[in-house]
Amino acid sequence: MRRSVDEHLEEILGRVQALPPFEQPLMEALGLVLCEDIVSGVSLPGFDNSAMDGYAVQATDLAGASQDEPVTLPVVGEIAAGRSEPIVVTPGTCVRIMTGAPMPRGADSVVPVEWTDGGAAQVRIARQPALGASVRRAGEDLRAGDQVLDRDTVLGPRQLAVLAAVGRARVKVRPRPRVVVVSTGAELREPGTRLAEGQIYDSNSYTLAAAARQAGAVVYRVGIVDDDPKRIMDTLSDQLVRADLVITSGGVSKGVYDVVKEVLTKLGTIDFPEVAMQPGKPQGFGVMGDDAVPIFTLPGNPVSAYVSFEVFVRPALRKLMGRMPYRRRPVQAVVLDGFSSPAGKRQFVRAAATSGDEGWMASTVGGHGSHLLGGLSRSNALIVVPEDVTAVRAGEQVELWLLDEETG
Ligand SMILES: Nc1nc2c(c(=O)[nH]1)N[C@H]1C(S)=C(S)[C@@H](COP(=O)(O)OP(=O)(O)OC[C@H]3O[C@@H](n4cnc5c(N)ncnc54)[C@H](O)[C@@H]3O)O[C@H]1N2
Ligand code: MOO
Repeated sequence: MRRSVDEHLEEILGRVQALPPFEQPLMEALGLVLCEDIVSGVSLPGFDNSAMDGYAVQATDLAGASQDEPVTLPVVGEIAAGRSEPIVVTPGTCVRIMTGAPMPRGADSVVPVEWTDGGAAQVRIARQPALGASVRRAGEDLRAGDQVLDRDTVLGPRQLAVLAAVGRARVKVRPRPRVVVVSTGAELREPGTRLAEGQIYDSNSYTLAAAARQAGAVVYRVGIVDDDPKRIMDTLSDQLVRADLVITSGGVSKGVYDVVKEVLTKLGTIDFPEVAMQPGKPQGFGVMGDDAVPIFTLPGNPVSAYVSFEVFVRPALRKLMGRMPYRRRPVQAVVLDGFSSPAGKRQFVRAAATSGDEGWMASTVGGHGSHLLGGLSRSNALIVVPEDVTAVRAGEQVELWLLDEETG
């Protein structure tokens, strides 16, 4: 089966559904999509309070006060933030007050301490405040019954601020998808161990686990399973209970030991198309188990696995989390070096991109080989070359995906 990139992605997004909403404590909700409108149960501020450290007064008592003719008032009490004192400011008196403290009855304005001699028993005030000066009114920020956040908002620090301020401890959000990452291949060993002849370290499970976590998932990096069909099936079956999505790498091309494709084809719920792209031609996608958990079987070549994640898995994760847009938004860039591109395939070229006065510029890094991790590690972008383009010349405009951008 052959498919275009767009056909394969459409198939994937058609089968992946957003996760059901779940109530989470505020800090767990950071970066997640809100699934309810938030109506405030309280007003903010909740009570009239002082915007300054100073003295709560009746403004008319200070008519004409100046440096040359200051007015002296007796200080009849003190109110700190968090306190509620039954003090009343009667005409001709004042109360020492701190920022955030409730306004005492009778007072209509606050004089900042800088306008005074800072007295404790009595205070000399050298300026007249405008009526209502330095008083923050109850409800001037928002009122009980106001809708403060709309559903589908992505919760960041500023949104958590208002949720906490109105007293919400938990909110309904789309949860982080739980993603299981498995590497297959008899040649693979865990970094930090000794390699025998012909063996290599497993890098894909780190790449894919890290990329999934960066996309917002909770990741279980299961690590390496060799090319034994039963062990692959057993591992996947065991892992399904804790997975909203499974990613494997390796074993999906045409080798004698490419058993992932072989064992999973038998389930009948997973397709193994050849997708018209480079890198990343051999793909697998479908569902597994009673809960129809989506599974991606990505090609083993390290760059192919990473690019496949970017092209197919990341949009699926975003759909699970209800985060629009699902696909990366490309930016336009000028390419600084030319290269060729295979006819009929969409090519994803590793690039180092910088932005300057003239917009984005990109240079290719490393070669095209799907095993070249050195170049991948120095890249921060992919140039996306359409299927019908066979050559890109230096100075041309290209579409660029910025890989370190949070959204889009
Ligand atoms: N006769 C053909 N051979 C190949 C074809 C083809 O069409 N006909 N396609 C090539 C392409 S394109 C790709 S991509 C790869 C995909 O291969 P598999 O998915 O079967 O992956 P493996 O054979 O298991 O491994 C390929 C390569 O990647 C290395 N690898 C695998 N897993 C890891 C890992 N976790 N960490 C680091 N490196 C890994 C592995 O050692 C191999 O070198 O097939 C081509 N062949
Ligand atoms: O499709 Mo493979 O991913 O070109 O190396």
